[in-house]
Amino acid sequence: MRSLIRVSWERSAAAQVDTDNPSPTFVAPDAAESTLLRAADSVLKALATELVDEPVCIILTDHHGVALRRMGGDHSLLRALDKVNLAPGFGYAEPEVGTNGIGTALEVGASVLVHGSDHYSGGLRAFSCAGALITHPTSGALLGVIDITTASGNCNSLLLSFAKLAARRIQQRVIEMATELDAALLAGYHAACQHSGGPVMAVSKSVFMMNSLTEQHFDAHDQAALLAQARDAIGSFSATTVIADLPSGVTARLAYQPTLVGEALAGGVIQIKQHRSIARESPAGALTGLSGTSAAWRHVSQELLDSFSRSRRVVVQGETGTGKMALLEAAHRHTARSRRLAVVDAADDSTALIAQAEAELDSGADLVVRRAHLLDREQLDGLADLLHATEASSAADDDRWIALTTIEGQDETQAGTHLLHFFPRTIEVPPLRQHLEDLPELVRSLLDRAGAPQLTLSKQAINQLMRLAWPGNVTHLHDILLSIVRTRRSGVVDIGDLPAECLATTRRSLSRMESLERDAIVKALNVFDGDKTAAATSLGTSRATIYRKLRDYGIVMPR
Ligand SMILES: Nc1ncnc2c1ncn2[C@@H]1O[C@H](COP(=O)(O)OP(=O)(O)OP(=O)(O)O)[C@@H](O)[C@H]1O
Repeated sequence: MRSLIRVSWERSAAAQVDTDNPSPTFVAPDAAESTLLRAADSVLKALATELVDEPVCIILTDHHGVALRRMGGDHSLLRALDKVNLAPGFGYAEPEVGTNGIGTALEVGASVLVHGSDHYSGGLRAFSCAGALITHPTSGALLGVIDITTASGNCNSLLLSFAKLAARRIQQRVIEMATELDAALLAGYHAACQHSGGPVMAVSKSVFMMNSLTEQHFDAHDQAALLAQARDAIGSFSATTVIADLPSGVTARLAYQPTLVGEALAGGVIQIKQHRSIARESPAGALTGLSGTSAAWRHVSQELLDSFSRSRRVVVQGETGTGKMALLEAAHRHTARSRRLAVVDAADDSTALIAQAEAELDSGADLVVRRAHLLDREQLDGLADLLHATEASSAADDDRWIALTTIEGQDETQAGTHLLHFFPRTIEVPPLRQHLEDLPELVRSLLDRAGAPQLTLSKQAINQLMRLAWPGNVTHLHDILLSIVRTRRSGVVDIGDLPAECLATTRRSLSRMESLERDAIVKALNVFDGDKTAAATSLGTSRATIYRKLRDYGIVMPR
């Protein structure tokens, strides 16, 4: 036996791979279009046309060995591959299925030809496969594996040459694509520079550009802060606007616009506008009763007060749990209104919601219709009629406030299009991830409010919380803190005491199964004091799988 294969068998035995039946796990395919897939698809298509009905299959995997594409092959080969789950979505890493062309190539970091009898698991010996690594031509990062599989009787060294050739073609395509993307980004950047006549930056994973106006307007410290903000936008497919506090005290507004080539993201162009310095205008900072002194938070507070002073009809929009209602309540308190603030909530599922709103307005209260995106058609019609009647009957000096909160863009929702003309102003409340500098203060005030003024979080624990994406925003943070307060009310909460979900920093949203798996891994690692082998054994999985999952879920272990 070749030494490479012998050592691979030793690894397979240590990972307790089944010697008869390979049992690859199914990993839900990542919907995100990757560089690898975009580069590989055209190459594979061309190669596969030559292999239709031939007893040879081409399989593309990611850098974990999870199959992404399978092309070519005749009927009986495809049936045989289905039986061993060598199909898209299944992981063929060596610790899962033992010696094979995909996993062993990944394990040894080189292309390999695995003959039928070389396979560790008996179920794979009917095949021969050649796996060639695909690496990024400029960064050298491992992108995946191209594997050519055939029946074991057909094995010959040409398989490996063919796999290497396919890998080289994919690498070549990566270079071509990068050139197209860079050119598109450059064109977008030049267009923005001409159009805006002001400071502009362009960013992508590999490119950073800044025009001379950016250098003239901002000193080195401010430029570094702008660069940090720009980095956050890298990889984003949607246009966003962020208000940034710069070290010089200037507040800048950064409008990010993605540059796309077809469905591929080339990067993004950021136009920067110097914003008025809110710090100087409202030294008091946030509205009383709320935490947050970041530029973004002070800006939205000020905008809300301005809007009410001008129009008294405002839509407050933002992701779930960002603090829309809290802001409205604080603005109401701040302006010391003599009217009561009444709230009707579309989440309450009340059939009398509109009648309730009408009664509140009749009683002279200010009104918030909360979570208006949940109103059904009939309620929207009722609300539109009510607003219409209120406008018609109210005196010119009627200063009653009416506000809606909603999680979606006004133009995108039924509520938006239906009620748009009643609400001249929309305030956008930033998600927590855009004002994370407020998190320490928020934690303090939410803990106080939860009846735990003696409980504090260590610096490391706060830093870890500041690394999270907070899809549920302040409500999410509140829930996490409540879960901690349920177990203790004083002392210092360290990073290891945070709930499992806070120890993973993956940016993609996890399925229910994935969250359970992540929590089980964190718990096992805690129980075994960070010992990955012991944790793997207790979970009935291999050490290699644990390592892969730690990387996938971005789990950090405190010890
Ligand atoms: N800046 C803040 N300071 C203190 N507490 C806050 C702040 N922002 C939000 N909260 C608290 O976070 C929780 C969620 O806020 P709120 O209910 O206002 O969010 P929302 O955006 O209206 O939620 P939803 O999207 O569910 O309608 C509340 O308990 C609120 O008091």
